[in-house]
Amino acid sequence: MPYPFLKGHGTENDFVLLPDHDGTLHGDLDPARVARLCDRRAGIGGDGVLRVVRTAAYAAAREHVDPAEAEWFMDYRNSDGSLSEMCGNGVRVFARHLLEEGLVDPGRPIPVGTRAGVKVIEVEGDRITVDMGRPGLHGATEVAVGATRWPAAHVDMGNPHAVAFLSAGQTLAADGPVGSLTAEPAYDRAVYPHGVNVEFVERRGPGHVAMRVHERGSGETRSCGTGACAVAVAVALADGRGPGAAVDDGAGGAGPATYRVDLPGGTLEITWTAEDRVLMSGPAVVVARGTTAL
Ligand SMILES: N[C@@H](CCC[C@H](N)C(=O)O)C(=O)O
Repeated sequence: MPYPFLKGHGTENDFVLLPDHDGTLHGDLDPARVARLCDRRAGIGGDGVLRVVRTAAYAAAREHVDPAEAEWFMDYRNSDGSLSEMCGNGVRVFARHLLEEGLVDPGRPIPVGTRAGVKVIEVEGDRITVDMGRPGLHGATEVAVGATRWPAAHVDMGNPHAVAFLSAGQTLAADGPVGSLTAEPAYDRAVYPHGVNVEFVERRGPGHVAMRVHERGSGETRSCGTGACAVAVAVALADGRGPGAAVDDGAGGAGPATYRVDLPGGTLEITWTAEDRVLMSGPAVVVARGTTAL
């Protein structure tokens, strides 16, 4: 039976949205169905699916979020059908959708439930800012593409990340050591038993980096919000910045560390605040709607 869908993206990280407010329509949202929806030739196409469901109506959501704190829950799936705790670009698209459909009060912060807890979102015109919460800092690890290995920082943004810094002279170009990223980079499976999102970072200047990402469950995408946050945190640590560092903000205290992060699909601005919270700002749009029987 045909049911409604929408299509949206945040810096070209694209998603199929499935409105299922009372949790009745998509009880059987199994991995094969998600993969069919995300198929770019035989389906609608997307890096993932965002099911739009009331927290109160979805038992699995209530394991993570109190319905009194967030009316709406982002039930996120990667394009291979696997679950993830969090999606930074997805949650901006989700908020844009809630606003456009009149499902939340305009002009007020929007709380959205996720498997990584409640994220609070503020919308100002084209710009959507998400309080992504505190990063988890888990030390050093290593990743590899073919025979090239890099030390990497293990950062958790609700979901797992390995942030690898390119060496001087290396670039993100597909003919460089990172290559086409069609295959999953090698990583330490003891460190990441549930898989990992791997980011490669090139410095562009003070407060400015570029990255590419291979996402767990979706392959290389044109942007990853949680990945950009993990990158900014890892770069800030490498720069001796961040909430623990004695960075002079001009007022004699530790100031926020703000980074411009360029991705193949656009630019995100990430701030790690003195209060140890990561704020992500960037655009998000809904571009199509229709019905599907997939
Ligand atoms: N693209 C997302 C992250 C989606 C989830 C990720 N692939 C995972 O499995 O953790 C983002 O914008 O954060």
